[in-house]
Amino acid sequence: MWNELKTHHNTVADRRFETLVDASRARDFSAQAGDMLFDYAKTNIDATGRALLVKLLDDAGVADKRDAMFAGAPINETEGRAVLHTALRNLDGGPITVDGADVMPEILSTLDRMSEFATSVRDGSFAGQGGKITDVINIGIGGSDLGPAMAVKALAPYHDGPRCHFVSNVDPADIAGVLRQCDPATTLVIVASKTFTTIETMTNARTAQAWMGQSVTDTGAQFAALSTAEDKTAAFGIDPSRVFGFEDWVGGRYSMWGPIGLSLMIAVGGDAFRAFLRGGQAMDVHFKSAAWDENVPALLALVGIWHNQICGYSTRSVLPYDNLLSRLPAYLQQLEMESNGKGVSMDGADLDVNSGPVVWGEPGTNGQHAFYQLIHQGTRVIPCEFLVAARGHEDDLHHQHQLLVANCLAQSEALMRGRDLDEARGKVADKFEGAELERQAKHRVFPGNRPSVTIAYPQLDPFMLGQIIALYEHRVFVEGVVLGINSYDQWGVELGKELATALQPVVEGTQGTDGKDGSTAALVSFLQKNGV
Ligand SMILES: O=P(O)(O)OC[C@H]1O[C@H](O)[C@H](O)[C@@H](O)[C@@H]1O
Repeated sequence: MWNELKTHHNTVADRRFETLVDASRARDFSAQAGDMLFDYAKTNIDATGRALLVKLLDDAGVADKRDAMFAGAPINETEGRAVLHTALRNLDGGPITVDGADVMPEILSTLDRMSEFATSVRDGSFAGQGGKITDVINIGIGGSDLGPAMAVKALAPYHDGPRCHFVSNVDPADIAGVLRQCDPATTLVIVASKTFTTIETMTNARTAQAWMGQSVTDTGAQFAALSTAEDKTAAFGIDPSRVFGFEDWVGGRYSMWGPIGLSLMIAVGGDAFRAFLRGGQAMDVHFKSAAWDENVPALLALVGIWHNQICGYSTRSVLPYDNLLSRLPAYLQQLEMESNGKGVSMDGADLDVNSGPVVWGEPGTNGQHAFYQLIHQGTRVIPCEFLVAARGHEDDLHHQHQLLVANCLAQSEALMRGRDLDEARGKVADKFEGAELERQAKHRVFPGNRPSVTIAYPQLDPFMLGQIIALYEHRVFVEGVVLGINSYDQWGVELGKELATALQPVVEGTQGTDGKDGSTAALVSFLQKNGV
């Protein structure tokens, strides 16, 4: 199928797809999931290409694997685990069985405990030693940080709880900057770590503990923990009543739907958090039931596969024209690149296609004044993914929102249309002539024919955020199955961690640099001379 797709690509690669984009293509090359519209008309995919891409899904058995995932089968084969983050948002679904036991009662009771705790923090019935909680600090990294940090920002208009801070980096500048803004007597510290062993998180947690201990009598009373390792949370001194557990079949980067979302729940309240879960659940229903050529997560994945594996465009830019989603690109970098950045297939063979693409981006319109130059005129083609809401939350500034939307639409139009030499000449014909006119005009040419997709929705409310995040999760799943990789492990982060542990005494000077390569030894020596 890869060869057929590549052959087909050769026949369409030079075609200007702009010429195809009429009203019927806009209809045929778009799909809806609930209130969300996914438009992929501004790409070089035609009906034949789409049919071949859909065939990839059938060849890879995506439907069976999808059903196996939702049913709790151990599809994370390298770790022998189920992949069941979808169970965390299965609010009114039926039982889900892992190893013969229904996991739903435990999930729903943990959700209720989270709601009770979040409510008590919000209404002051759980208070700090100096009064009502004013600040919540979530200490976590990777999946224990990026999801809730992104979502707390995204749902800022719904935020009516205490201030939320996120500390992730082991760089002391991170935690010190946050602690300076908080009063220990009215701060709740949430230690979020699936494993409760991650060195950055545990180091920051101990720093927060020492900070708390200097000011309040009961150091542990204002700590909560989110983890699968309840023995370790107890050893850290956190009362089991404030420990919210989850199982190892929830991957870190898929975990914001459960206890790892506690900071979000405290920020926006239990009802809004449940609306977020319902949005995710609605996308699950769509993913399970829509035909592939109407299935938004599947289509988003297939467009990505077309661009990365077939066209050879190795990066993809995610550009939310929704400032509330400013952390979405960072969140997606972990979700997508940690999931599908693998070079070995499930059965241990080298991958014979590219792994998932490099994902990057910034909110529009900011990016327009920074890196869009390269997107429009650089020699590499960068497929763009725009996200845009019909309405913002600042009703009295709606005219600004309309300007934002116009910018979003203008960018996808500009990428598609470009500007040819004739048109460029016309732009400067009154200023230059002869060879200088040619030279100046050339700099103003836009190649165009550059693909983009647009995800449009009415407004970024909790339900829509849930739909968007679940959409991307399923996008990753589909891409992973088609590439034949395990999207749910992350062995590629291990080596650096091991070497960092070994280097710590070298940096501290209690061990020499013997056995280290020349570059590392020279860097250690430079940093030591300069006071590390
Ligand atoms: O939640 P934790 O166990 O502390 O893990 C935090 C993060 O660290 C790891 O290195 C993984 O690469 C991530 O997938 C994970 O989200």
